[in-house]
Amino acid sequence: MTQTRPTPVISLHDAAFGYADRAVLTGATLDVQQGEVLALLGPNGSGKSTLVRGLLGLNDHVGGQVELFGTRLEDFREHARLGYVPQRHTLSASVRATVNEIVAIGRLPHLRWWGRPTRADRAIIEESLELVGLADRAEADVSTLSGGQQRRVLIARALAAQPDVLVMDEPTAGVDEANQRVLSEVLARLAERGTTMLIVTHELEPLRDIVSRIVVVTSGRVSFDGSPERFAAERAALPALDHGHHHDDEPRPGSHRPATTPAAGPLDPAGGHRA
Ligand SMILES: Nc1ncnc2c1ncn2[C@@H]1O[C@H](COP(=O)(O)OP(=O)(O)OP(=O)(O)O)[C@@H](O)[C@H]1O
Repeated sequence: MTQTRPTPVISLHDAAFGYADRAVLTGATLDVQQGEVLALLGPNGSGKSTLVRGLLGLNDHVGGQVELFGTRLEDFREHARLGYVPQRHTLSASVRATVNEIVAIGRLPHLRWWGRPTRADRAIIEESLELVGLADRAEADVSTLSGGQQRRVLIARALAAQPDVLVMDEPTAGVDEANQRVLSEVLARLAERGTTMLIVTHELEPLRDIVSRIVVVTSGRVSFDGSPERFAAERAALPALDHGHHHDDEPRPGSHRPATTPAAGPLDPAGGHRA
């Protein structure tokens, strides 16, 4: 049966990403359609960040084909269509800026050269803050916010650019449980609005109601790509998700690492995904 599918938002065919001439992630083939919410799982150092950062042009595309919105990555210029919330990033205490000012930065790609936000720009900034539940903190100095709240400011900053895809690297890592819950709600709201999301995460549990597809990267290869239900059913047969090498700033295997248990909590196929 032939079926016309819309142009994928992201299309990889045997793609490789890395640093200079060193390929870290290889042989990746996957299409992401508009509205999909992908969780990218895998052990530390397996290449998840390299994959998403490669899509954003932040490291090198070293092989295969990559297209964004039907345009070859090398020819792609509409960078504002991909919003990015980087990994382990909070706003530096040395920056004196209000929440509003930080979120307004996200609007820059859309401003004219003289750079004054219009009423419409200001409305978008306000709406972005509302979406992350920080409208009442718009005038607060960002350095007075908690790490989890700062993460939400960064999500709002990405949203202010009105991207077609939101790429987030470990949005819920290292924040306390209450903030994690709020972040999950924010992401659920975005999913409801049909925002396409690529979420690198070790924590599937907070995202279980919004993720529509799971991609596992192991040792630089895509080792699983399927629905959360299939992931739950096949998980036992998949390569271990928690035995990668660790970055220097992370606890060694075997040490207590509560906030980043890989893919914590199996998704029970009968147990209420999208309950
Ligand atoms: N800037 C860089 N230059 C060279 N190599 C890098 C760079 N950043 C990451 N790497 C290497 O690429 C490999 C994959 O790292 P990557 O950050 O993509 O893994 P990850 O799956 O996102 O891990 P984590 O879950 O720990 O964030 C690692 O071997 C890492 O050392």
